Amino acid sequence: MAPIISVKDLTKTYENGFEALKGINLDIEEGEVLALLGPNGAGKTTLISIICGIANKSGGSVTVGGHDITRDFRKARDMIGLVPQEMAVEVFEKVIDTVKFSRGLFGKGKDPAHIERVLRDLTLWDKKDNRIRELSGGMKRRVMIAKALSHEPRVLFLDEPTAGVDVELRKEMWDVMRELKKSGVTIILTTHYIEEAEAMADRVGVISKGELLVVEETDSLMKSLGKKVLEIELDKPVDDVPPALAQKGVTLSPTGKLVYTYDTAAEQTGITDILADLKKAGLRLADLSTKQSSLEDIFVDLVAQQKAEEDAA
Ligand SMILES: Nc1ncnc2c1ncn2[C@@H]1O[C@H](COP(=O)(O)OP(=O)(O)OP(=O)(O)O)[C@@H](O)[C@H]1O
Repeated sequence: MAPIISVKDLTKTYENGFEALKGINLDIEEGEVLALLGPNGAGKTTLISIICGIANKSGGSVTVGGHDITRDFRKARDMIGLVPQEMAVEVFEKVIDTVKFSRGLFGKGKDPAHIERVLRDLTLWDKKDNRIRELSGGMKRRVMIAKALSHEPRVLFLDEPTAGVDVELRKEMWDVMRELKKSGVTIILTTHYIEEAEAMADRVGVISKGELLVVEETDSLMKSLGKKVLEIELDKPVDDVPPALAQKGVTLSPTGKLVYTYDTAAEQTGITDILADLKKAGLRLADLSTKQSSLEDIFVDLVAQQKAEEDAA
């Protein structure tokens, strides 16, 4: 099946000369949930703004449902719903009116049954006559989604849907996205949170400095990213790592702790062996801690890996 969105060699240079996208290639399949993961300033918003027709591209091409976003803008845009990062709602307006208005902006005829379905799916039907300022933060976010779905798009973009919200509301938004996926809509979300990508996405794309470093099935990406660091504090610091431990990749930190990086997805982490080797070497533990490699570490790894591959080629 042809991809619902196809991005080819897409570049964006802002007027001040800043190169925000450096040749992005990406195909998005109908019905999938794709998470675009990346640090601040990576180019995520720029990418989705171009696909949604809010920003102009500098080079390359984008099609949505086979329609070129430049030549066939109207048709391409009609297929897309966008939930932007910032709340853009008229607080004095009634929920149902603002959703109907959004549909009207796309030149679509009235369809009360569709509006009702969208509001019911988002559990907003009871609130349809409330003014937006009377709603909770979670409900306001759902109104934004209802507006984006008002004209029956086949693709929904969510730009950082859970930035700055508490854990409970994040989970609520995840449930909403899962329900939307069931209805067959293709979802592209941007996020800083690995857990969000892991919980929601069929595939994850990692963007850094305007480049798409990798696009992969979430499970396999998490396997390659899922590293943890074990730090072992000894009751008496050592000058050298005992050979049996050094062989297993244990190193010494500047503060005299033994450090071991392991793959959380591996069948065996090797930690049991390391603890046994410590005992054999006559070393005693004072403390143990583990930490998950951060998003930043992962990007560093990915960039280093990419560079090594380029050098080898
Ligand atoms: N209008 C503009 N003019 C010049 N540079 C811009 C403009 N808009 C964005 N940029 C720059 O382009 C880069 C990518 O920005 P973008 O907003 O796409 O990143 P992002 O990945 O969405 O980041 P965040 O996670 O912080 O939202 C940033 O360095 C940003 O400063």
